[in-house]
Parts: sequence; C-alpha cells; structure tokens
Amino acid sequence: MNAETILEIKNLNKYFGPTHANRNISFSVKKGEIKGLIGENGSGKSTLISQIAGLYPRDSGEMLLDGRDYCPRSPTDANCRGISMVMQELGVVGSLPAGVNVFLGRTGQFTKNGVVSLKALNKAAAEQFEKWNLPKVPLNKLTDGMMIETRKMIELARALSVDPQLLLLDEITQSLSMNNRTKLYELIKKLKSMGRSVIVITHDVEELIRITDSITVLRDGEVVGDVASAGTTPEEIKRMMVGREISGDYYRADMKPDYKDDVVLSVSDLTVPGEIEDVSFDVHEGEILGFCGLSDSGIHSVGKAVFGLLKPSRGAVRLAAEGVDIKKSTGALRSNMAYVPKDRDNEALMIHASIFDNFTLPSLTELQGGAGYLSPKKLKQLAADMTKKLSVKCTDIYQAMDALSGGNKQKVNLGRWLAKDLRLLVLDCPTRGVDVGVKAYIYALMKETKAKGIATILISDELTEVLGMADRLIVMKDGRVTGTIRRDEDFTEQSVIGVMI
Ligand SMILES: Nc1ncnc2c1ncn2[C@@H]1O[C@H](COP(=O)(O)OP(=O)(O)OP(=O)(O)O)[C@@H](O)[C@H]1O
Repeated sequence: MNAETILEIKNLNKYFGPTHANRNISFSVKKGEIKGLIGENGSGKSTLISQIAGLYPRDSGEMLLDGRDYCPRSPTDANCRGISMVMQELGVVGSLPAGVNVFLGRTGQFTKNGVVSLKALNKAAAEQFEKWNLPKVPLNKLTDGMMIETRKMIELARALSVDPQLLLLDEITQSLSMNNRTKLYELIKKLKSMGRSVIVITHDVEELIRITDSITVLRDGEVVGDVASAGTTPEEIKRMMVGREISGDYYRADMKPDYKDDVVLSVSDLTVPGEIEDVSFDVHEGEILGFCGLSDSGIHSVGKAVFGLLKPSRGAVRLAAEGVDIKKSTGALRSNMAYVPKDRDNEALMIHASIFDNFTLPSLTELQGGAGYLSPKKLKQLAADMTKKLSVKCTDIYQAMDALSGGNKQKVNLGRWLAKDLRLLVLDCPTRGVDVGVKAYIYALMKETKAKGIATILISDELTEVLGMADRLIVMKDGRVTGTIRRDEDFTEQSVIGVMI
C-alpha cells in the first residue's frame, strides 16, 4: 500500500446465513479518487460499503485505512477515522426535527447541564448546509412526511458534518431531481479538489462513467472488473455486470402518441395547499402520461393526491366511466387503481413481512374462491411466479423483505400490483434502485399494460425515462402545470428543460 492509497481491502468475505454476499473482495481507493461501484441488484455493493462504514462486521479479510488496520466497530467508530456514509435506505429518524437528525448521536457537543441547545445545534446544522452548498431544509420541522429528496439532503449534511476523508454514497442520485443531482456532482468535484475520496454506487451507468475516476464491477458478490472510467463504455460495464452482451433499446421506438379516446380518469383544478395548485388533466385508455419537474415542482404530490392519499382543498379526481370521485385510497383500490410510491420502505412495503405476504396481499380479492375461500396453493403459486418473473434475488418466498437488497425490494413494490386486474396505474419513480436488466423488464411490462388498455401515470425524476415511455408529458413547476408536450411534438430534453426551469 503506498501513501497515495487511503483504503485497501483484501479478501473480504461476508455471509448472511446461506447467502455469500461478498466473496474475497479486494480493491483499493486512492486519495482524491472518485470510485464507482456497480453491479446487478443483490450483487453485494451495499454489503461491501456497509462494512467500510462500520455497520456490519466482516467475516474474514482485511481492511487498511491510511496503511493501518481498519476494523470499525460502529458507524461512529468509522466517523472517528474519517469515513461516513449516506445509506441507500432512509436513515433519518422521522420523529426528530431535521436539525437534530444532522447531528444524530452527536448532540452531546450542544448539551449544557443535560439540556440540548437547539439554537446552537440548528446554527451548526445550517452552517453545514451552507458550507457544502446543499439546498436549504426547514431545520425545526420533523422529518416525518418530508420528501425522500429532502431527507436524503439531511443525511448528506450529516455525513459531511464529519468532514470525511472518504465519503460513501449508496444510490443517492436516484432519489434526487435533476437540479439537486447537479448540486451533488459539484459537491463530489469539490471533495476531489480537496483531496478527499468518494465511493459512489449508482445504477445509472452513464452517470457513473461521467462522475468517477475508476469503476469496480461486482457480480454475485465478487469483483469481476476494475477499470478507468475514461477508458470504458456503458456497454463494457453492462457486459461485466451480467456476464454477457446486453443489447437493444429499453424505450419505445415509436414517436407518436398512441392511446384510445376514452378518458379513464379526469383530474380538475386539483389543489393541495403548499403542494399543488389547480392541476387539471385527463388520462386515457392505454395512455402513459408522464410527469416531470424539478424538486418542489409537486409531481410526487400529484400521484398521492390522485390516489386519495392527500386531501385536496379544491378540485376533483373523477373516474370518467362511472362519474365517481376518488376521495380516499380505499376507494382508489376498490376502483382497480394502483399506486407504486417512490418511498417504498415507508409508504409501500410491509418491510418486516415476507415476500409472499407482500405479493399476495393486494390480490386477495382476485384470488378468493366462490365462498370467500383463499387457496393456499394459489397464493403460493402467485408469489412464486412473481418472484421468478421479476428475478427477485432471495433465499425463498418466505424471506423477510428487510433482508432483500434495495433493488429487489423495488421489484416486489412494483410486482405486487401486476397480478391485479387494473385500469389505472400510478407509478412514482418505478425504476429507482433497479439495475439495467430489471429496468428493461419494467419498461417491457409498461408496454404490456399499455397494450392492455391500462392507463398509466408515470411520475419520474429521470427525464430520459419519461421521454422514452410517455405519450404525453406534463411539466410542472412550483406546484403548477407549466406545459404539456405530446410525443409527436418537440419531445426532447432541451424543450422539456425549457418549460421546467
Ligand atoms: N440483512 C440481511 N440479511 C440477509 N440477507 C441480506 C441482508 N442484507 C443483504 N442481504 C443479501 O445479500 C445479498 C447482497 O445484498 P446487497 O444489498 O449488498 O446488494 P446490492 O448490490 O447493494 O443490491 P441493490 O443494487 O439491489 O441495492 C442479497 O442477496 C441480499 O438479499
């Protein structure tokens, strides 16, 4: 190990019961280096950086930090050695204010006579946001109910407040809208210029190549490649990830809107104070209606309000065929609507229940026999079929959701609705955290549901995704609709950004 290297890992192994999550992993990170880590869902990326961050102990192997043995017993221990991490799953405590979350476990420095000075703590937290040029967050507010993006920024401020020599970022970009992604890229550059190192995990191959110096590829828990970012291509990385050539386009090839005239859902003047204002649109049979915008544009609130999860002060969400208004999520469910939220851990999945439970629960009505009898065989078949179809990486269908990797949770989050008889599907960032192979599969499923006449509302922070899949695209800014673009009009990033900003 030379003086240029900050972290060296030799033959690291980690098991979870029968799962060999990391196999003899060896790699190193230089000072001032931005290192990318990529691999299919469940390939062992989070497990690896969790060991570096002191969350899990290793089973065998060696880690050297600045040439000295490194064996963190906890994240605090790792912090003391100059390493901090933003986890993939949300790591803020909802019942505490944002400012306190920035200094979680470290409030002692603001305590006098046993009382924490919130004023001093919030001042220090605000300084962190300022220092690292992060978007402002209401520090006195509880984090419960805040958007994922805002909560991620709080976690980032917490990780940066340690002034880390090595920062670990586990799939943070996919939680951010375009403007905050740009801020993150600038932050990474700044850290590099300060001689600090960063390990970045993302499933966006192009982004990874653009923002890193080198990339380590994992497959089934093993390192299968280590390349300089400047000398590689997305195709080479994907080939290393899956062990074979991945070809073909994910997205729709046609450039014309293609849906029936029949309106499925009509939304008029929908207003949720502080979130969205006077939002009106129709979505048709077989249509994919995209929504995009920067942070605070309100796109995610549209999805919630349509599904009856936010109470509007004005306006209506009406099922065109029956003329019935959707006021609650129970009504939406009864009317064969489904909603896949961006925040899968808090809003969608029963995280402590099994894959089996999560797949079968939404379809219990469909699976009922004549006398209301539920056939255990049918239930098991459904869960097994969906697990296979979506290639959920697990030990068996009775494995708990919280033991799955992030991307595999997302597969269940989406797949649980696909067994149902639907007429409208609201998807909020459906490909968040999934690898390129699964992404392609999800787009194929969307094409299938479209062909069946199901209406889809596709809310996304990924412009390429909405441009690739939508028939029409609604652009929002500050809670209002600022433009609607059809697939056969100027359907390009430039024109959308023009309306977005
Ligand atoms: N706490 C746990 N208990 C049991 N198994 C686990 C646990 N955490 C991870 N695993 C398993 O270890 C393997 C690697 O998971 P890991 O989260 O490291 O993958 P990943 O590459 O980060 O995936 P993703 O891209 O989906 O986030 C998976 O098979 C996963 O189910």
